[in-house]
Amino acid sequence: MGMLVRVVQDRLRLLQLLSASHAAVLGTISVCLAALPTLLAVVSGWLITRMAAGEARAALGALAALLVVEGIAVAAMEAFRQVAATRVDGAIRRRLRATAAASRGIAHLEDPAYADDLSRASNLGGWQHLSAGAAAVAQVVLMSRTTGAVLAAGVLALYSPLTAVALLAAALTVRSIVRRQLLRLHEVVYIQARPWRQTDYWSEVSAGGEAGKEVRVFGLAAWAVRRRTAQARHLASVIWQTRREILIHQRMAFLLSFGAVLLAFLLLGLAVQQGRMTQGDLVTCLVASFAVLGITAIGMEEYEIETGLGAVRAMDSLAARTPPQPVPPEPGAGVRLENVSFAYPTTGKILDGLNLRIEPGEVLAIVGDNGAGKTTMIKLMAGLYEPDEGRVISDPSRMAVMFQDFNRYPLTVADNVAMGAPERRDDREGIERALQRAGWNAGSLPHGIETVVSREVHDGVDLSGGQWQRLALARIFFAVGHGRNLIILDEPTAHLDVRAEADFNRDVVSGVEGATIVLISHRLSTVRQADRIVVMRGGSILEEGDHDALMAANGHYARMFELQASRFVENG
Ligand SMILES: Nc1ncnc2c1ncn2[C@@H]1O[C@H](COP(=O)(O)OP(=O)(O)OP(=O)(O)O)[C@@H](O)[C@H]1O
Repeated sequence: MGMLVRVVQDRLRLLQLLSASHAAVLGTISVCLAALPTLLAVVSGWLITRMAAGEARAALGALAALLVVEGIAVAAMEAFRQVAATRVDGAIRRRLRATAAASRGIAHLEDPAYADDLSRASNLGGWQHLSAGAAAVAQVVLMSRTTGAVLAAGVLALYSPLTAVALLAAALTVRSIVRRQLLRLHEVVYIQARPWRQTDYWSEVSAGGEAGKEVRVFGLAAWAVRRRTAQARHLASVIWQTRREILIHQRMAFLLSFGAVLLAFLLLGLAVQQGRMTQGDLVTCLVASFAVLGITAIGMEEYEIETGLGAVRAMDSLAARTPPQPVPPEPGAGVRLENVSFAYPTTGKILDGLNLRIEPGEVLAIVGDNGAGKTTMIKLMAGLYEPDEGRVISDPSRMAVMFQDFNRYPLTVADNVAMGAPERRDDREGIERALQRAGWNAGSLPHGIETVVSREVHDGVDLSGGQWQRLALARIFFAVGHGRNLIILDEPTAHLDVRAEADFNRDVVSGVEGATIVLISHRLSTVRQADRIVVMRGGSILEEGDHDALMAANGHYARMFELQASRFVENG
């Protein structure tokens, strides 16, 4: 009983995905298509009777009209089901994007189960057929076909109840066999979401531009293609094996419908022979019989429904999982981390009982070995993750953060800068000023700051690592120019040449008035002028103080500094 309720709820849910106007159009065509087989059966019988009487013109006209209407209705349904399905899928895609972007945090985006659901829900109409739109339309078609078959069986029953019952029972049994097999196929396809994503990755590596350089240098291309092909073959072979088994099972379905048709012919032929049925009635019954058997083709619609429901369920699960919004931070250009501990789902503690207070207007540098947790800490400050213990007090809406892997937008230089305050894109002067401050020289570019910085665009150019970094810095300056006053920079000078690094120290570390600056760098020359330097190790703070104090303390920082300085001395 509970199962039936669930099925009905699911099916209603699908119908609700359709817009009211599309549902009305589909409904109208469906009613036509449901009534037509029965009308055709009745009119065909009438035609035979009238032909025997020598006056068949009206019946012939009626039959021709019905055939024309049927042709139009079938064509309309074919065209319209595409339109309606695409509209539903488009709306779902929009909702998915909104759901994924709804939270400030990013923890959910890194969860493989979330990615599985996302690929199931957004594989709309892809080759795996997880299309909620197609499922919604299939539900309407299913109702139409079922009604058509029941009506036809009703007409048949008026003449030969036994034939009607036998055919309906056979048709329903065949349908359920086909459906069961197709649902097995769906299960196989559904659990393959994650392995197919990995296959996509190897496609991208072997054909994509980003990974292309390394792939060629190490001669990986052929290897990546082989790996992708092997994985795809393996996955597809499971699907083909299931398809083969389905075909074998469908032999039974074929035999059953064949037997049912034979029985119907026998019963109807007997009735004619015994004079219980006219030739006209016989034709009506035969046409109605085929209409009843038409229900066997419904298995395909059930498959579309079930696969599409997979997409809807994945979408519901995404909506239900919408991650908790990070606790709203307290305002102010300072930051406080109080006893903060944090672990990624797959790691041990990355931050361990961390306490740090950054005062408004302070320039704070964070240094430490690789993997010490520096980037993780600023991600928490920016509200991208929530701490497992303790609390982070900061105001992400005041922040301008430059991550190590900052975004490289395939847009113009100007637009790349404007992303720091996209609502102020029209501030051309501000953009120029920010670029100037970042030491950017667009003179050599074909269209100046209107040059698109992407190799994939005609007339576009790519930039050097240092030029990209300056562009990202200009974005930060533009954001600061429009009111953000908590600047967080993760390795901002990694790609800069010596002169640019010196400019950076002058313009950013000492030169941004009234802003709080948090600076992560392995280049100790970059952090030297900071008001305070925090040395991190193993997720907590090992030392802190200004450069002179840390040197005097002769601890980890002093050793790191001397190591770097001695390299410069040795290199002359
Ligand atoms: N999204 C993630 N999921 C799981 N583990 C992660 C994730 N990001 C970072 N880590 C792990 O957290 C640890 C700290 O990384 P983090 O990037 O914070 O270090 P870092 O101090 O900035 O290092 P570096 O100086 O190399 O940039 C590393 O061991 C890393 O493997």
